[in-house]
Amino acid sequence: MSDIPARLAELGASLFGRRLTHGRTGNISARVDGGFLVTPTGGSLGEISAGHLSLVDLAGGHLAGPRPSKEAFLHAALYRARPDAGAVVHLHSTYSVAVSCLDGLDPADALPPLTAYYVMRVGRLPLLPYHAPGDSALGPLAERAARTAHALLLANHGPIVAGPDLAGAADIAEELEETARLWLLLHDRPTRPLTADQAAELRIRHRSERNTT
Ligand SMILES: O=C(CO)COP(=O)(O)O
Ligand SMILES: [Zn+2]
Repeated sequence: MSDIPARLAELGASLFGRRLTHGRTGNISARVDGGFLVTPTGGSLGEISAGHLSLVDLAGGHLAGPRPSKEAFLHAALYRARPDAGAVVHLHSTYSVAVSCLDGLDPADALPPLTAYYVMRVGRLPLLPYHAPGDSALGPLAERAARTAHALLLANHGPIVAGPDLAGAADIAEELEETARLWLLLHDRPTRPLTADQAAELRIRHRSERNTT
């Protein structure tokens, strides 16, 4: 628990070092007593300082530390919607952002179930309509969508995902990024995603695996 700030800084450096976000984009948070610790606004995920994080409550109120990420209200919405979520990751990962800019996506589920790992890690991916970064009007939409999906795609912006802990949330964001990349690689070829039955079987298998570990 007490090493959460260090893990948050380590994860930011890892994601940034692998170009899963760039410049001063993206934000990460982890649930703690009284709310969550989140990266401050305007910084690089490659240079998070464990001693320089913002504490925010579940209503999105700033409690302590530097000015929080402008997306702290979105992190709060995901924690409220998902009481089991221990961490939230928002990235501007290139291929996921590319998909978020495509026309004609299904807003209920933006990517097809291409692989078993995509179904097990990401599942359904609602697409939320475009809002400017930091626009709190997105909060209620994100909170509603996050009740039934732990990964959301913000149109013309990027993914935000909730996971059991920092490593789990990163795992989901990485699986989403690789699947977005596959989807774009395959765009001009006839593609056979998993069938509804195959996807359903994986969900059952994955749920029972989680319950026994
Ligand atoms: O990705 C970002 C906005 O969507 C980065 O904003 P912050 O620096 O405020 O976290
Ligand atoms: Zn962003």
